[in-house]
Amino acid sequence: MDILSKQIVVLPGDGIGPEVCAEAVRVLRAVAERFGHEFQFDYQLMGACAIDATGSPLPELTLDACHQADAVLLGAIGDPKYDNDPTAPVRPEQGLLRLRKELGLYANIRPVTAYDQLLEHSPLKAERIQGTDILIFRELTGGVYFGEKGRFDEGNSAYDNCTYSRAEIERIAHRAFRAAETRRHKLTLVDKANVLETSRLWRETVRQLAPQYPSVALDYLFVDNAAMQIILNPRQFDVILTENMFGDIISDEASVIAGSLGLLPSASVGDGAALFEPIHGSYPQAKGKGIANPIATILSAAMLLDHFGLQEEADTVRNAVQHALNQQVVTPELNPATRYTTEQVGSFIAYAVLDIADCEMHRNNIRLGMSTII
Ligand SMILES: NC(=O)c1ccc[n+]([C@@H]2O[C@H](COP(=O)([O-])OP(=O)(O)OC[C@H]3O[C@@H](n4cnc5c(N)ncnc54)[C@H](O)[C@@H]3O)[C@@H](O)[C@H]2O)c1
Ligand SMILES: CC(C)[C@H](C(=O)O)[C@@H](O)C(=O)O
Ligand SMILES: [Mg+2]
Repeated sequence: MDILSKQIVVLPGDGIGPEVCAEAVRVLRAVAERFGHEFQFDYQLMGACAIDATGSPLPELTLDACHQADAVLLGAIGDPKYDNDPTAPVRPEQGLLRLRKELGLYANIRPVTAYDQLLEHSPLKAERIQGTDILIFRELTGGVYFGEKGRFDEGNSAYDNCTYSRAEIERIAHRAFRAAETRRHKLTLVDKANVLETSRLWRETVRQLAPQYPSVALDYLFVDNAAMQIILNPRQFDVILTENMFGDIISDEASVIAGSLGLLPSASVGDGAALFEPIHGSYPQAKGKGIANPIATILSAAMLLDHFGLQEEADTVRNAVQHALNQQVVTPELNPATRYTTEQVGSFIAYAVLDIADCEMHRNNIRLGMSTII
């Protein structure tokens, strides 16, 4: 077995970010212990906590550390004091967007899975969603998020420009086509080509690449229709490719299929660096309550292990998550009848990574109120 030594920058961020990150790090430590790897965790500031401490949502120290790391694990950023103040001169989200841009993370990959164990708690009909397995490729460093923006008319009108270049579309489209080749050979481009010029460029560019991937069936869907189809008939999708803002919206929507926003992980990759984060935000209402689901961040850590080429380790984490779902060791939004906390779910999964028997003993201890958290 190859022993790996890796430097991982951890950006816990704001709200529930530190809580869910702590559980993902716990699981990564269990992986290191079981497989003999050395993971070093370097904690840095980003988001509202960084503004409070330094005045900047992305301090240079943090950015430098991320550039040098083998991978970055992020919790979430965002704070109501900025959300409720549209005139705030600096915002936590600016730090995240700048980090994505500076690290060249143009492809954000968001898997969506319907878990058999959670079907009965889903608001959607089980027979419609069972077996859903979608991979969303969201473009992450272009589009309306990064276009010129501003006010005019004495502040009474505003604009956000949306720009895409052919090169920006091609580089993520190649990744999406390659992923479809290894899966069910279907790629759906989600756009608004009936209205937007940028969307027409997306269609034209992706259509021109299609002959390079003859085994992949390419189709197109307008985003409004896609938003409906994802809920109505999600099994029709294999790989979805889309631009920045559409990808943001349809992936939160698709989390209803899994059962919670707290279940969807993501990997952001591009020019070399790689960042792993749950797709959810800082869920400020839950901060400190122990109710945040850590599984999205733990599954993001599994994607980080994939990125390191540690397939067995990544599968071990995913199996441990499945074991937690089998045993209904989940946070209350998934099953109000269970009372497991963020920390208990995380430590159960960490124990399961080490040894299933250990995690069963741990669960009994939680039940008896004598939980020992590793
Ligand atoms: N990548 C990021 O860091 C990121 C992503 C989205 C939003 N944000 C920021 O987060 C803040 C809050 O935004 P929001 O309320 O729109 O979105 P949010 O994702 O924080 O929460 C939306 C809802 O999803 C559910 N949810 C989210 N995470 C969960 C978890 N781990 N477990 C269980 N349920 C969970 C809750 O019902 C919550 O009310 C804002 O400041 C926003 O800008 C950050
Ligand atoms: C916080 C915000 C800037 C971010 C985005 O829109 O990309 C978030 O919603 C996400 O999905 O990571
Ligand atoms: Mg989002």
